[in-house]
Amino acid sequence: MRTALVIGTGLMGTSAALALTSRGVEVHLYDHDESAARTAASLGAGTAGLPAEPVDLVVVAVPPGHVAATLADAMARGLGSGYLDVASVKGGPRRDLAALGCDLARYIGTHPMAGRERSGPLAATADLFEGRPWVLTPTPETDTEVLNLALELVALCRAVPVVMDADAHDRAVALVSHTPQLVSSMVAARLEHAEEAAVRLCGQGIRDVTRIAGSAPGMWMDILAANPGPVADVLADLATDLAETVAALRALQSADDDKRRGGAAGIEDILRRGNAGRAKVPGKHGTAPKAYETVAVLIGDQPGELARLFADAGAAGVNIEDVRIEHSTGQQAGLVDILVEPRSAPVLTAALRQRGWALRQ
Ligand SMILES: NC(=O)c1ccc[n+]([C@@H]2O[C@H](COP(=O)([O-])OP(=O)(O)OC[C@H]3O[C@@H](n4cnc5c(N)ncnc54)[C@H](O)[C@@H]3O)[C@@H](O)[C@H]2O)c1
Ligand SMILES: O=C(O)C(=O)C[C@]1(C(=O)O)C=C[C@@H](O)C=C1
Repeated sequence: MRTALVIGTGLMGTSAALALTSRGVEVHLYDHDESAARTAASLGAGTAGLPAEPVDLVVVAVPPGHVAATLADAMARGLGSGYLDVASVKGGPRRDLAALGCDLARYIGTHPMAGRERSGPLAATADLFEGRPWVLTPTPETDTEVLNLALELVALCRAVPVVMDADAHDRAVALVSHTPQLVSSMVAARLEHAEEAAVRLCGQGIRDVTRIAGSAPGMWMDILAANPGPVADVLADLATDLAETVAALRALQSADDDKRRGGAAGIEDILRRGNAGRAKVPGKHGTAPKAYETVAVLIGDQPGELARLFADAGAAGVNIEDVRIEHSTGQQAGLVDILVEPRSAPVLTAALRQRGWALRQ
């Protein structure tokens, strides 16, 4: 691929454009909000404005509800040789495009499973897609050249291609992305009118569960409106679990021993099923889930502390697999959980102790 046009230069479009530009592709940037395209260009993502000649690949990164019309317009103007979108829902946009009478051979629906709770070009990063699954939904109609262009885009962004049927994709993301967003929002919504004394106790657990509750409502309204059925199906199953859990907790309050035993069994069942489901979540770079060990280090809240800690881990020859940071409320300190391979944990613990770090058991 020599040239590309990115339409919609927000988080996704600008991140893809940054990756393509850094690998030598000439990228043009268009957004109906001119300032978004100019901002993306100023970040080094490409040149603002439509190309004078048709490009190899047009990447449409606008909200799901605008995808079909944007693609149809780009195709009618002959802006490129192949066309794809990156929207979080795949069945609807494809059907809308067909209804608009577009040439489906030149189009492939795609969805990078990477993102964050922030929008706009300023949140973009060139490495957003690295090691992440990127779903491609070719059909027998898809031109091989277009599929190859999509595969090249995925490779240039260093993501991992996954081929799926569009409707199967929509059911899958209802389970692993769209319902979790709603549940995160619902848990966070409980805090809106909570007492300050309760909110002050927030620890890492609620931070983990509510990170994506900070996402832009506009984008998620668009995603959920494009996939309501599959999301409602998953939420209905969750509602059954919720009702059973409430009943089990009520039974735990009972004076009757049998009822209390039944309640305890119900609670234990959901906790164990949760363990089993969590163990299925893939590890980094999409590998099979792996059990790491945690070395917990207390650090001072001052410049250079994290860098010094990581340098000491590096000097001990230990590869850090993952990191979590918990800021202790009301203290100028933080707790850093360093996740390492089990065989590296004793090596790291000894090395950090020797260098004077305060470790927490
Ligand atoms: N944010 C995520 O985590 C994530 C992850 C994977 C896929 N996606 C999908 O990527 C797409 C873009 O999401 P985002 O997070 O980059 O959103 P964003 O709000 O950061 O950017 C969207 C951009 O599209 C522009 N735009 C809207 N309508 C347009 C139109 N008709 N013509 C030209 N530009 C238009 C907006 O001005 C905005 O700059 C969505 O379809 C979303 O479902 C998002
Ligand atoms: O990590 C996050 O912030 C995300 O929510 C990213 C996430 C996801 O659910 O995994 C959200 C929506 C997209 O369509 C793809 C990725």
